[in-house]
Order: sequence, then structure tokens, then C-alpha cells
Amino acid sequence: MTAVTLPTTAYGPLNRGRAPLISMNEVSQTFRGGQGVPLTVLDGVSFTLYDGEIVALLGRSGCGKSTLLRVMAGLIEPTGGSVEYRGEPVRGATPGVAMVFQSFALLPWLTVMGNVELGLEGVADQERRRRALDAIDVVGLDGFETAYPKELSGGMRQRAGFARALVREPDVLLMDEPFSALDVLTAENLRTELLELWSAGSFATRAMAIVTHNIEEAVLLADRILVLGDGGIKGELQVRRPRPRDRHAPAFHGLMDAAYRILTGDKVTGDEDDPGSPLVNALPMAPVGAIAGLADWVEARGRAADLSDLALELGFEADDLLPIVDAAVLLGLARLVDSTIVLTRQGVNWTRGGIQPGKAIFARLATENAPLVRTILRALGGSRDGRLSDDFFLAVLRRGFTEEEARRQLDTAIDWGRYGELLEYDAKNGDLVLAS
Ligand SMILES: Nc1ncnc2c1ncn2[C@@H]1O[C@H](COP(=O)(O)OP(=O)(O)OP(=O)(O)O)[C@@H](O)[C@H]1O
Repeated sequence: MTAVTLPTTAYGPLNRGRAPLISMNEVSQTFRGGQGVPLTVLDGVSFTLYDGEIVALLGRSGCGKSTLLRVMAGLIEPTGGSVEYRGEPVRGATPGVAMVFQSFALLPWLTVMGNVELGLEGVADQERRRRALDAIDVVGLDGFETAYPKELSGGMRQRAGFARALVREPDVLLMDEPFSALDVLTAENLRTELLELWSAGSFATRAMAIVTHNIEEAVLLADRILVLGDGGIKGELQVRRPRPRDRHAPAFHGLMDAAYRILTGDKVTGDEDDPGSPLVNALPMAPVGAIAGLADWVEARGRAADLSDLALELGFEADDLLPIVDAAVLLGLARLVDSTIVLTRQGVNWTRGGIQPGKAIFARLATENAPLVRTILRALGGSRDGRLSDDFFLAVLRRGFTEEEARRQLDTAIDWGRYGELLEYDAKNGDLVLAS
């Protein structure tokens, strides 16, 4: 569906330049099953959780989602491979991690306060009390400090579960189906509040991973969805949608379909023939001039360059380069190997080929790989006189993007199409015109 080629060893192309928090390297987990028969649940899984992201681990029942989460938390020592936390090997419980469980896991003989304070063993009384009260406040349980779990509804128990995890101010919050024991409305409420707190930076956590088998929940919450199956990661989806996400947007449905197709075994990534719907596969917003500039720099450095070095040299943050890098990768001008950008043969030909041959290469790549450019060309080709108003495209794009995003998507496609001499744009009346 997307033409972006993902690096095969590191599942995190959106996160280049961000700090890795937990890295799993070729992790395997084999349990002794019934009658001592070995059961391999994870088989050489590599995955990195980066600073700033929410990752959903999606998969069928029994595929090893909880096992993967427990290995990340250091609750299980894997039978193969290794786990690192901020570059240091994990031995025993992973530092900086707190967990939230489906079953709430509260001690029935302790009050809410007592349960939350449990997360702070070893902290002085007064400090412990202050932090517990703060955490209880953040999750909206103030007033229930002295209540016992049996006096609370399911939703309130899970709030206490979150408070007990957050009171530790964890770097990483790992959640194992935290909403699936709750009724639909309570789950929705808690999910929304968690996202609001996350977006507002109301707690110190830098990254979250959530296990779920609910596709909609994964698309609502995550920046990245990893689909687990057959002992490994079957596929990955990037969710580049602003929050809060509109469940009714076509793009949302497109992502759910894509996740479903990976779950059920259809290959979604790497389908070169179909760049997918422009409503789901947004164009990285980078003008051609910027992509050309990047390609020139990389070419001048032997056709491969480390992104952080490049950013440093240019005086940018690595993140500033991301849309430009994403655009080059989407078009097929470059590929990423971990954090190194490497020009493809087409990328080299584009940079070195001179103006007209360069334009021809770009035109072909944009038509093949950029969903919105392709859609616009098809629509113009099917119109009476090869001419359509930008209002037409904006109206369609608004089904998947905000007003502002829709305009920027169209402007990017026009910029790419004009450079490739595929189309013209008549700014006076806002018409897009197929190039003659
Ligand atoms: N400690 C253990 N000993 C033996 N087998 C185990 C152990 N823990 C998990 N398993 C088995 O490993 C497989 C994966 O379990 P896991 O709980 O990780 O799956 P899951 O994807 O989280 O499933 P679910 O969605 O149903 O919770 C299951 O077959 C389970 O029975």
C-alpha cells in the first residue's frame, strides 16, 4: 500500500534521530508447554521504542503480545537475544518502566492511597504521600484516596492502576490491554483522558506501548502499530494522523483496513504497484527544491550520509529533515538503512542527470509513487478538457485531512507535478491543468 521501503531490522522510520528508550535485539522466548513440549512464542524479534512515541502491539490472541511487553519490562528474561534500556543491557526489571494491567492488579486490602503508594517503596513518607496524592489527582480519583478497590467501579479501579504506575514517574509506560475489562463508554472515557494527559505533557512519561487486540483502539492511540504473528513482527503501520482522531474520517478507516489486512496475512507494506489512497497515504510535505538540496548533499558525501551528521552540518535538528527524507524515500530517490540515508540509482541519476532528464525521472517516480499526484493525474486525464478546479480536489481531501492539511497536501502535489511537467496550475482561477 505504501511505497516506502521500511528498514527490515529497525521498525522505526518516523523516529530517526529520536532517542531509543527500549531496544529489543533478536529476542526469542520459548516456554515449556504441556508435557515439556517447547513453545516458541517470540522468534528473533527486533524492535525499538523511541522517545516521544506511542506504539500499539496488535495481534491475535496467543501470538505473544503480553510476552513481548513483559520482556520489555524485564519481568521475563528472554531465552534468546537481548534487551537494552537507554543503551544499557537490561538485567532484571527494566529501570524507568511502569506497567498497567488489564486486571488492574490492585491489592484488595489496601486503599487507593495504599495501592498507589506501593509504587514508591523506599521513598520517604512525606514525599511518598505527596507524590501519591498528585498521581491520584492526575487520574481524577481525588476524593477516593481512602476507598478500597471493592468500593470502586471498574473504571475507577483502572484509574487507580494508572495512578500506581504514573506515581513512579516512569520513562516508559507499558500497558497490557488496560481498557479491555471495562465497558465501552468507560473505556472510551479513560482512553480519551489518557491521550489528553499525554498530549498536554501532564506526566513525565516519554513513551508508551500498549498491547491490544482492538484495531480501532490501536489506530486511535498509536503513532506506530506493530502487528505480531508467527513469532515475529508481521508488519508495521505508521499513523500520521493528528489527535484527537476522527473515527469517521476515511483515512481512519483506511488505516483500520490496512491493519486488518496485515493481521489476516495480506502484505500491506512494500506494494510497489499501488501507492494507495491519497487520503491514507499523506505526502510528506517537502518542496522539490528541498528534496533536490538533500539529494545533492548526500551525493556529495559519497551517496550515503548519517542523518544526525547531516542535520548537524546543516544546523538543523534531525527531525527538521524528516519530511524531506520521507519524501525522498517515498519517491524512491533514497532509502534508509537505520539512520543512514542512501541515494538509490534513480536518486543518483536524478541529481546528476541534468535538468530535462532529471525532470523526466522525477515525473515517472512521482506518478508511480506519490498517491495524490497519481490521483490528480488520473482525475485530470478523465475530465473533459484535462482541467479541474482545486476546489474539487480540496473537497475530496477534506474527507481525510483538516482544511489546512488538505491545502498543504494539494500544494505539495502541485509543486511536484509542476516540476515534473506533469501538470500546470492556473493560480488566477485555481484550475489544475494536465500538461500538454
Ligand atoms: N509462563 C508461561 N509458560 C508457558 N506458556 C506461556 C507462558 N506465558 C505465556 N505462555 C504461552 O505463550 C503464548 C503467548 O502468550 P501471550 O500471553 O504472550 O499472548 P497474547 O498475544 O498476549 O495473548 P492474549 O491476547 O490472549 O492475551 C500462549 O500460548 C501462552 O499460553
